[in-house]
Amino acid sequence: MTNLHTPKAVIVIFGATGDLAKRKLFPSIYKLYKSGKIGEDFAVVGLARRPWTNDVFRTNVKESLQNALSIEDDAEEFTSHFYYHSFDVTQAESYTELNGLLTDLESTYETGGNRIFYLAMAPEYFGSIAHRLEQNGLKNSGGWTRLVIEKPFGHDLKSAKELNKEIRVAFDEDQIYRIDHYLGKEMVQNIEVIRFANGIFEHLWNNRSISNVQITSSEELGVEDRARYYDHSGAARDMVQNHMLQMVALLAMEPPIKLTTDEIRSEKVKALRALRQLDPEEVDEYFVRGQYGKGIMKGNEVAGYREEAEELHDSNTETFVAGKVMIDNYRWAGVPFYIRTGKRMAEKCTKIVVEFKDIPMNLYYKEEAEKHPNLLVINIQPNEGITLYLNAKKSGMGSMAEPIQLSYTNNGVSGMNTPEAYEKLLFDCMIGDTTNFTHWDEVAHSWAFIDTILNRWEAVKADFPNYDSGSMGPEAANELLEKDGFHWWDVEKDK
Ligand SMILES: NC(=O)C1=CN([C@@H]2O[C@H](COP(=O)(O)OP(=O)(O)OC[C@H]3O[C@@H](n4cnc5c(N)ncnc54)[C@H](OP(=O)(O)O)[C@@H]3O)[C@@H](O)[C@H]2O)C=CC1
Ligand SMILES: O=C1O[C@H](COP(=O)(O)O)[C@@H](O)[C@H](O)[C@H]1O
Repeated sequence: MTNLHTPKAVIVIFGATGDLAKRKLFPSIYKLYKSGKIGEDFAVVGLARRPWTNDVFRTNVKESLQNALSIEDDAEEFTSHFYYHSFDVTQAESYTELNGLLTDLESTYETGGNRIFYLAMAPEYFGSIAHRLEQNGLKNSGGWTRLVIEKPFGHDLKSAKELNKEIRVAFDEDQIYRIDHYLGKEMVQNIEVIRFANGIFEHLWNNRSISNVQITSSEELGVEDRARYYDHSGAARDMVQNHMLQMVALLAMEPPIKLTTDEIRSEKVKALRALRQLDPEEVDEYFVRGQYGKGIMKGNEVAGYREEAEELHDSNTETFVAGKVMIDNYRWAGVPFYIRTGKRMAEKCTKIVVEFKDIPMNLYYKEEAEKHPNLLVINIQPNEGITLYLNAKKSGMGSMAEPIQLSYTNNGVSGMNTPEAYEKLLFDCMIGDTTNFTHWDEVAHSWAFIDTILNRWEAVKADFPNYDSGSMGPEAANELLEKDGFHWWDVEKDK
């Protein structure tokens, strides 16, 4: 069913035989198709070096849908929109041929010259692909052209600046869509709404009422088959520079004056600018790194990071980071934002806990009993929802209190929501909405913050492994909070 308001475009996927395309992009495009968000006037061109035909590519796309979703009898119809072009991004002549193919498809599918170039490839190619697209006239299609870039955006601030410069020669900032898939997650998008649509929270959302904020994104998976990428990256670059700091920015930003892309971004940038830059000698006081050793996960013994691949046997790469992030502005002075992320942890769970300050005297708990502070828990995944922890009277005689929970579960979305996140972001890109993509200024501030930590860690070898697979990370991550008088709240998915 084609509807006049559905966006139309040719989506060109660089790296279409890879893991990301198969696991996330194809299922997301299918869901957009099924929900009628895109109609029949679209085509997908998959590019990679291996010599596949359209048929092999379409079979691969169907398999990816079968793995990720339950597909219906329209799979044939859907995959008929997919075309494969064997392509080496380093060869200049490939681009001229590609332009010819795109022009033909534009006339078949009447997509008006709208083109999305989605770079689902290793980042070392990003700059040269952008340049060649420009040089070979692929942007002169008579419609809009947009460049979607996967993470990592650079390896540090210096390389990120170089990459940005290369891309900006060919594309304007408003044509560049830097994906951070956490910004497509339902409950991450909900942070702003929970904060700014509820007077009861917004009035308390400051250092007068909040004692600390905790953001945990724990994973059960280990490095899997990504050793080559991951060992050059580590958890700080892979998760903290982007996803974790984006969540910090959304929690800390001031209310935007309007819900426009520029206003929201400008508030996020201000929050990131206020991150306390650490001196190298302060890094160990604020940040903890870890690497998983062997351990037991769901009753099975699993290998340590260094045993996962030959090239990792003496690796000094961190698979875990915990840190205390301070935001030096009027609203947040003195409130630590603790972040924690790692691989091979006890449970797959992303959760934000906002801990409110205790009242000065609590008459309703026995002296020896632990008082329960008010907590606002935002469950990002796998369950989605919010829980507010309050204290209420214990039923029966007396006036003692006990903690109770008010919970809201978002039943609309089930299971892990990554494909859902990509689906939303891909659609945003098709309609030209860059709000949930990261602007260069956000990337630059995040790298500036992370660089100091990484430089320190590169200079001092760690004593790894220092946490067991299946645990919640090294003991030092607990001590980080204990020395401030706090502790990590449980992140079990059902709490
Ligand atoms: N996988 C994931 O879950 C995530 C990935 N990302 C990012 O997405 C990007 C892609 O990751 P992923 O899919 O895992 O990587 P893969 O290694 O699985 O895929 C790489 C793709 O690039 C193609 N390729 C490599 N060299 C060339 C070349 N010279 N010319 C044309 N094609 C080439 C490969 O195909 P062929 O060999 O046939 O040429 C393959 O299709 C990376 O930037 C990664 O950091 C980000 C978040 C999550
Ligand atoms: O970007 C990345 O994110 C995933 C975690 O994403 P999630 O949506 O499953 O929480 C992580 O496994 C990967 O290492 C990293 O590159």
